Amino acid sequence: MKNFQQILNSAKERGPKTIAVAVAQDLEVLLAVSQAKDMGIADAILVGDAEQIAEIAKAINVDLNQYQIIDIKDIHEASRKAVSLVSEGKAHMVMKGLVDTSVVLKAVLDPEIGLRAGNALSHTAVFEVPGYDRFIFVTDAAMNIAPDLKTKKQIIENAAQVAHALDIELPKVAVVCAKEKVDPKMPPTVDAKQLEEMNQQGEIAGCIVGGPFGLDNAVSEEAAVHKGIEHPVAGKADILLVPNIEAGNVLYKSMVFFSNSKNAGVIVGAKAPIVLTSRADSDETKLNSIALAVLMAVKAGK
Ligand SMILES: CCCC(=O)OP(=O)(O)O
Repeated sequence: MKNFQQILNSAKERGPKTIAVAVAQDLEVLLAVSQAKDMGIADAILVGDAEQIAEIAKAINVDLNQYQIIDIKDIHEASRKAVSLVSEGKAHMVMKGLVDTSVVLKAVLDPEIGLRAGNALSHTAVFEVPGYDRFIFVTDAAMNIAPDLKTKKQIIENAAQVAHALDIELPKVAVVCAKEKVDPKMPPTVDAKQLEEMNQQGEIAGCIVGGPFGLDNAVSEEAAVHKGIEHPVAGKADILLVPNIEAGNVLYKSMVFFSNSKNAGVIVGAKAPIVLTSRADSDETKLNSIALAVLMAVKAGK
């Protein structure tokens, strides 16, 4: 798949799945959920402040009779309830509503009700960028603060899983740093080379990993040629692994606010996909993310 229209079409064919929305009292969230419902992509259980949900739904003409609503005003409790619905098998995926990422993730990671599967959880964002003939994946913009080498390996594997769900069989992963040469004073460049070697030795499968790359020579073949970089990933990267959450979050929000990209985001590595965008993202982004999570759930056989 190469664009969100294809993802939406495919999710329509393979859905619907049920989403448990944590803190659902948000206009963009309710718009996205109702569009997903109308398109046959997903049904939803809305967890949050029922009065506020009703007020917003009225303003945007969303018929709430189609949804189960669970009235919980406290955002921590609402997040825990949404996660429990998935672990109890009553919903297939969680969606972050009007709540801090850290609050939802705390519920997801709770050993009693949580969805942790064993490996690291990580965020993968998918961008459809005008002028590019492929999706660009960015990881991790939302969850892992300063991942070590082992966690970076798992973040790559998680992002590759998202690419596989979109029928990209052997995604090219660029480990993005501030320069394209290994420099012991810049530890992310050392990790990048190690990740490339781990991939060559078969320790990271299902993708081709290269690094270190600068962002320019990861995504632009012209820039790679200009700098004399020859590598199967150079200029052709699908997945951009960034060194830390600051780089990831700034790259994510730069693409959202400075370009005409379309995007989606999910947390991967848990027992079920978690739809996770910025609170400030549009209803279109939230709908794209629901569709992406549906494809992830289908791929995992959920
Ligand atoms: C994927 C971005 C996560 C994020 O930054 O969320 P908020 O903007 O809601 O904090």
